[in-house]
Amino acid sequence: MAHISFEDLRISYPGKAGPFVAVDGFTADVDAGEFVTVLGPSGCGKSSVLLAADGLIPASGGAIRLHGERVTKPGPDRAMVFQEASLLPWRTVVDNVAFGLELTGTGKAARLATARRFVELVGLSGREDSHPHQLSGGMRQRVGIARALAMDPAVLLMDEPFGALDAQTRELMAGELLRIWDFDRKTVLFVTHGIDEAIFLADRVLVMGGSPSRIVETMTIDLPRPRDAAVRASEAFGRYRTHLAGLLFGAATQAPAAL
Ligand SMILES: Nc1ncnc2c1ncn2[C@@H]1O[C@H](COP(=O)(O)OP(=O)(O)OP(=O)(O)O)[C@@H](O)[C@H]1O
Repeated sequence: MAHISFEDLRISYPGKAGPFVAVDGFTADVDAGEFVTVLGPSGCGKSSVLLAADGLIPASGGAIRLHGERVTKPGPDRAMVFQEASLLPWRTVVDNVAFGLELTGTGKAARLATARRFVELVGLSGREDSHPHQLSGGMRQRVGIARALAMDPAVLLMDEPFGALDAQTRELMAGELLRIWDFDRKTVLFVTHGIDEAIFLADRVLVMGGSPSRIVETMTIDLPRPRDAAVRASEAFGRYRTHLAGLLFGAATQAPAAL
């Protein structure tokens, strides 16, 4: 059984002239431990699909199932990472990471021990007692990722988590994310506008397009892991890039500059 299945998903929003259907007929299965990226032009509904998978917005048609159970609300089996980490400014790094565990009633010693482990995993050892304003954008995102992982969710939902970072840090973070993911290979659904990022991370890329939007192509990324600079520079990577760029610029309803 697929870990997450999207069955003919429709997402609509109320509008002045009646409901606006953003996504329709979105159908996909994601296997346990699979890293799937969702790529598409701005406004095509990538975030909507992710929010619905988290149970934060309802499906207005079709269904999303997690291990066969219909998703109707958020749950501890899923954790979301957004573009901005939204850390609590008055809390230290370790206390931010421990925050979710506090909500689940985990005792203080256990949550601090878990938080420290994940702070180390995301490469922030030595910064446990820093406050968010003392960190770079990339470091803040690492804290956000550690906070999500500390909850030990079965599924990680990531909405452009590196979108606010400069190109170099973004590449670095993609490599870091794969290193972290490799520890226990959670199921990941990762939304991005970035073609290279989508290829570099994924087992499969779901390309969205159309209006209302749906999956216009599913592309299996047959590149070796661990992924590194050599993989990124390979001919095969270049072929995936060329194909996806053609597909996106063809499928985009907006100017390529908006991608
Ligand atoms: N709360 C809302 N109310 C009305 N329309 C919405 C709402 N949220 C999203 N939309 C519309 O739904 C469509 C899909 O939006 P969504 O944010 O899911 O796209 P996206 O692909 O994630 O975009 P981006 O890459 O720019 O973040 C857009 O046309 C957007 O204007």
